Amino acid sequence: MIEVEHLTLCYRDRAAVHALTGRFVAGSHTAVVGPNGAGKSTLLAALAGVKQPDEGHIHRHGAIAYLAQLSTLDKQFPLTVRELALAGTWQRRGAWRGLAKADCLRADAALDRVGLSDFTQAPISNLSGGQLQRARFARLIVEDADVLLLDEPFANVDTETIANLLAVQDDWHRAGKTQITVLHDMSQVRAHYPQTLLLAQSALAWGDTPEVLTPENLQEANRRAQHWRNDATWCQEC
Ligand SMILES: Nc1ncnc2c1ncn2[C@@H]1O[C@H](COP(=O)(O)OP(=O)(O)OP(=O)(O)O)[C@@H](O)[C@H]1O
Repeated sequence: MIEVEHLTLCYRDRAAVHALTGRFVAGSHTAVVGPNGAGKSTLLAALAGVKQPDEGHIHRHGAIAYLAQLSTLDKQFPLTVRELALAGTWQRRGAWRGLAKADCLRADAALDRVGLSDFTQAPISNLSGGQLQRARFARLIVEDADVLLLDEPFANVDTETIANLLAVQDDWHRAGKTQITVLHDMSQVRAHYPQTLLLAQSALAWGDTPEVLTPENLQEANRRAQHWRNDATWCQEC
């Protein structure tokens, strides 16, 4: 569970997120949506502890795993696919303690779940964008955290991979994990995410997805976006 209380996050003198209050309850599966520049990535970075609040508080319960945007990963880093998946064990055993056989078995099972069994020894530089995202999800499966924060996990990823990774998210949901996922595709959100936070610097609506993604709320988000970006267009439904 994660609770935010009057959370404000700034870059220099400008608030990216302003006075956000609410709760991601244990086991919830929430999409965070909003116009470009609405503060979605900034919020996730703060929930992960990477960015500190300028005002307000974040209360975290349980272990947290964070998947930043794919573009932040350096593919040239000398790692094999299995080593990337094994990075999910670091939290538990520390980076410098030896690997147990059980760790390797867990990593291989996770790579199998995301369809990468044939690539365990390959360097990550050999992977396509979709394969790399599958490997990063394998790392999350191995990490087995209580709360998962995912920033645009399906951006620039092929449709087969998206279907595979959505199924992994469904597994996590059934297992009772709390998931908070930044997304742009409203049809994906409606089909797979029971809860939605519609963010436009502050929360415009937060709750069950059908009640949040109404035409009125989406139009209001677009209207607010005009204040910070005159050319903001983010939702094809408006
Ligand atoms: N490192 C930074 N330094 C200064 N300003 C930043 C920085 N990162 C983000 N911002 C600004 O903060 C605001 C929120 O950005 P953020 O990336 O959180 O929005 P977003 O909703 O994730 O957008 P998008 O959908 O385009 O990814 C924007 O105005 C952005 O320009």
